[in-house]
Amino acid sequence: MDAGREEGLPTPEVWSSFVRRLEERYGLCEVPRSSLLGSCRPDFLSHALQKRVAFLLPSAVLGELATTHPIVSIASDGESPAVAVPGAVIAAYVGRSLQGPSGGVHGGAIASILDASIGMATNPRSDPDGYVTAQLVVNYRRIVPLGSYVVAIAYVHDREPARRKCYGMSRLVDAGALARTPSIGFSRKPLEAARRDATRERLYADATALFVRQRARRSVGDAEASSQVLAHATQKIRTVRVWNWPAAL
Ligand SMILES: CCCCCCCC/C=C\CCCCCCCC(=O)SCCNC(=O)CCNC(=O)[C@H](O)C(C)(C)COP(=O)(O)OP(=O)(O)OC[C@H]1O[C@@H](n2cnc3c(N)ncnc32)[C@H](O)[C@@H]1OP(=O)(O)O
Repeated sequence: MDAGREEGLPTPEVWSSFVRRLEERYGLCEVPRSSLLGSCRPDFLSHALQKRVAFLLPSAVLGELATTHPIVSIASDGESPAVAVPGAVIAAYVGRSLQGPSGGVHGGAIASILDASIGMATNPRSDPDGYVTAQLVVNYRRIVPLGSYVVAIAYVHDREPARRKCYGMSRLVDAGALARTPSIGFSRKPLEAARRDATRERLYADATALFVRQRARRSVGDAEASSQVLAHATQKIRTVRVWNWPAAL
């Protein structure tokens, strides 16, 4: 079946207005598909998720990259305090092609979204010599109904650079209400609203991960430049303590 014709798949217009709401709510910017970030690697999640997937990073990170790589566009998030901005968010529409044995969304697809979101928070510039997943622990809390809008909100909570380690976490929550809301209404303090609303969001799954920086570094100029950008960009992501993280973790 042509994935694009799946019944109920959001139209591009509905999808893009959903993404704009997420940007405003979490103080992030979508990584443009045509940008350096997006074109560096095969966009495997987009294919798996029928193109209804968005990758969002803090605007401070994208701003930094835009200075060195002007093809990345920026949309400022204005007054949002950087410390409250998640390291990365992946938004996705999960349709029938991702059905698992439970009748809901396949656990592997869920793990993939969570993994990629923590990977982006850890490693905001797609870099083949950067941090890779060494361990991923996923807790599946509820079946994700097919045809849901979901967001994975990822944070880095600890870095041990000397040991090449970085620890992160992500929560996969229902974003259906946000997708359906006609107007946002919290433009003044979007992050406050996000924090408050998080207590009401339906939690589908959460994950913790250890990312380890690969030993081998390329010595060509390109790799050197990209690791400088990475170093700069990651400085911009502050290590945050997560609000409303499940007590069990
Ligand atoms: C997506 C579209 C994007 C669109 C554009 C938007 C922008 C996006 C920007 C960016 C997105 C990025 C998104 C990526 C997300 C996905 C990432 C993946 O799925 S990666 C593939 C799966 N992972 C592998 O294939 C790793 C395979 N494993 C390895 O390569 C090695 O095992 C490695 C590097 C993990 C470790 O090997 P060693 O030999 O280099 O390091 P040693 O010395 O063994 O370990 C270093 C420390 O880490 C601990 N460690 C290593 N592995 C561990 C483990 N499994 N569990 C616990 N600790 C472990 C060790 O105990 C050690 O710690 P002590 O120094 O002793 O404290």
